[in-house]
Amino acid sequence: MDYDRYDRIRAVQWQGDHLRLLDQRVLPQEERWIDCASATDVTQAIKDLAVRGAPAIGIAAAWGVVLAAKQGEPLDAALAMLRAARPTAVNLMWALDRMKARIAAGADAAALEREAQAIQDEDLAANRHMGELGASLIAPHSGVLTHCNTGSLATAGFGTALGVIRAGVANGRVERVYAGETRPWQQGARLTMWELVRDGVPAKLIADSAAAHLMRTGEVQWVIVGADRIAANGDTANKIGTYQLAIAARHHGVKFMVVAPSSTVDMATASGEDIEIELRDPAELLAVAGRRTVVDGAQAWNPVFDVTPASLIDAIVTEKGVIERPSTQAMQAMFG
Ligand SMILES: CSC[C@H](O)[C@@H](O)C(=O)COP(=O)(O)O
Repeated sequence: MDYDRYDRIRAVQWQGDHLRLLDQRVLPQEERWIDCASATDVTQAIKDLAVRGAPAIGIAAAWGVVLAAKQGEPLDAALAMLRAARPTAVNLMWALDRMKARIAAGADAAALEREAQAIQDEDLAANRHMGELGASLIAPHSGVLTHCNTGSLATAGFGTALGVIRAGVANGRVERVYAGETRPWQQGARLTMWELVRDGVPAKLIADSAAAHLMRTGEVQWVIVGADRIAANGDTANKIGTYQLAIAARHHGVKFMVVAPSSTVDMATASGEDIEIELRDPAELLAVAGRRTVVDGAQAWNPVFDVTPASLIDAIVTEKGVIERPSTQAMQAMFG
């Protein structure tokens, strides 16, 4: 596959003594880079969503540990601070546990740098492999709907669900691409559309509330999404709105695919019931682009993830392989 055409964005860049992040809060209006010089800077960037997407925040956190090591900061404190930055995406904890194991084994700053680079490189390789695995499930001339942003911005590069879509477009299986806006933070409208337009992939944005109607038209055969945490029974936490897409997909006979690296699989969490769902500031709902749109005095509830039960998922694609109709047994066989 011609990866170069579809794989040009690197949003997390290690510079030897600091971490450069493409600031996702201001895309697509502005391509602004921010420099993180410490673990505290990286923690703040994760909390503020300057860097976001489950694999990308794990990678950024690993580099945060490297910065702490280079500056002689207490590493336990840096690990704890980074771990608390966001609760739902398990890639964050997974990457920090990997760094912690290297620290426990006596790694110095140079060895930690190599570990962070390995985490980043492995994610890119996983995405490319998942792209091919996922695309092979899609029949030629299909239409797909995706949610949130799961592309190069959310990962080391290429993307998870968006990687499957890129591979599917490249090999001619995917003919129509739709992206939901993903209210309230607009990852689909602001970020996924930016990536697809840069790639020259003809894609259409839809309002989140247009999804069931789109499925009814017969234009899409697959909903393809990423994941922030996949429990041991296959229940999957992903961006808020994913669950209702899965329900609508089942009703319309549209297939539902989850694409994530194995670093998103959390075999220590038995089911979706046990996944902590991040609640963010209601202000994200009460304003659009920083401008208040709701009457003063109104309140809001802003959970930013939901859990799709395994029973609504047709395929979970990781770099280790594909699980169709996920179950605890199938998950255990692949990840146990
Ligand atoms: C490949 S990232 C995993 C998810 O699918 C992702 O899109 C997502 O939900 C990220 O949430 P975010 O709140 O933007 O960090």
